[in-house]
Amino acid sequence: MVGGRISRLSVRDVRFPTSLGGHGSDAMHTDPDYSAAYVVLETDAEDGLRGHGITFTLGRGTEVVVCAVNALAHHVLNKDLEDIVGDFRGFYRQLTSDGQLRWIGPEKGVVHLATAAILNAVWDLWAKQEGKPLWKLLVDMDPRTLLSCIDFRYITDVLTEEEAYEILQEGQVGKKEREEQMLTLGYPAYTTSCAWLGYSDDTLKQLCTEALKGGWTRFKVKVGADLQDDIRRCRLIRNMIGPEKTLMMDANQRWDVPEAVEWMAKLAEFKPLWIEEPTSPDDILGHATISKALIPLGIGVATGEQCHNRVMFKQLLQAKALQFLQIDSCRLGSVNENLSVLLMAKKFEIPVCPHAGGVGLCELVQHLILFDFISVSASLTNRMCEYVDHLHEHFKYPVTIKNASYMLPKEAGYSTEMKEESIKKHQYPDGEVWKKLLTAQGN
Ligand SMILES: C[C@H](O)[C@@H](O)CC(=O)C(=O)O
Ligand SMILES: [Mg+2]
Repeated sequence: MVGGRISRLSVRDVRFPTSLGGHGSDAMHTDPDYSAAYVVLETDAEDGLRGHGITFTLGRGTEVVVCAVNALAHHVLNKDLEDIVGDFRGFYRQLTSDGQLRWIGPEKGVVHLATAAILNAVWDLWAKQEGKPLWKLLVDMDPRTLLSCIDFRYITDVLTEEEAYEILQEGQVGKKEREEQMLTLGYPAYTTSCAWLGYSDDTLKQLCTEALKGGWTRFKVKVGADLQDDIRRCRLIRNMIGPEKTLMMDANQRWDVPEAVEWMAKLAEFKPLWIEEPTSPDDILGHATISKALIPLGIGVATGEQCHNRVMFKQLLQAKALQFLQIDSCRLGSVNENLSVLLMAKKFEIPVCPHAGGVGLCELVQHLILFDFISVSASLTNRMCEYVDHLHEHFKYPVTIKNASYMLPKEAGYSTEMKEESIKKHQYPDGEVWKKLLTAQGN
């Protein structure tokens, strides 16, 4: 089924001026322009299929990721897709171990974001050639083949390939029923769209009212910049949603460790399920300290959207530093590395609640969490996938939300393809949208 030689890789810098409306804003990223380095792979197979991959960025710096994609392109050009996916672990390692580029990673930062963009496109192409949505490609894959996509280097001290195989074998039991359950009910979601930090109280109230009407029962609010503001906003949202619905808080790395504990003690009255990214994403022991201190308050720690790689996740799990694990489809090295993290989370019995605050992240990560439920975790306890209500109209196959749940994507691929018209308009700096904005700003 799989065929064709990769004959062309193109990458574009696509930006949406979300900062103008405060969409996506938080205590550290006050003016994000949701953006993507957008990769398209073409092959010489005469099936007309192309692979689309994105990695999420915040505006400035997307041009750097674009450069990194171009620097990695030689690894994929002129390769047969069959050879790539036939030894996906080897190919993954080739990309992440480039003897020179590795120096500016390794497996982190810009080169890793670029790796994700390329590999997301490869997975999209593979799923399209198989005629399946990505989640289904993964769910139907024989466990040994699935494991052959994962690089276990650096994690065998906590998860060997054999242990991973046993997890996947266990996951075969009841798989069909769980797939049917997802088909009917979808995967539970929570919304972050009501309470970005840059939104006024009036906007927050209006969006929260609409979300409640739309059946949402789980909400995330941004905190961390000003305690009095946080108290006011959390009170407002808790009063609106009532005591039974779920509230999460997200500080986006704003605090020192003791500050995080003190601040959260003051917000505990609003009964958050978790505090997300309370401190530096690299501070594993700091997260462990915060987790321990917040247990008596009934607040968990969530993190992962800026966790560079599987090694960091391994240590977060080993150190009991998180109670909710947030995979990100573009931060890690695509599906391959996310699979290893899902399997480690299963071993440590930590629920996975993916990050999706960004352009395209909902579209991508829905596939991973569906696979997780159907083939790995087999549980919905304490699990939900983030949803943000922005920019879906730019995708050819946008997510479908019903009753606050992600419905199964049915089209073949990884749902990564953007509409050409949207790309043309939002390409930076020459697209119509940016030409106007830059001219208005006198640039
Ligand atoms: C800058 C992004 O919008 C970030 O605030 C997203 C995030 O933290 C989340 O969705 O969680
Ligand atoms: Mg977050």
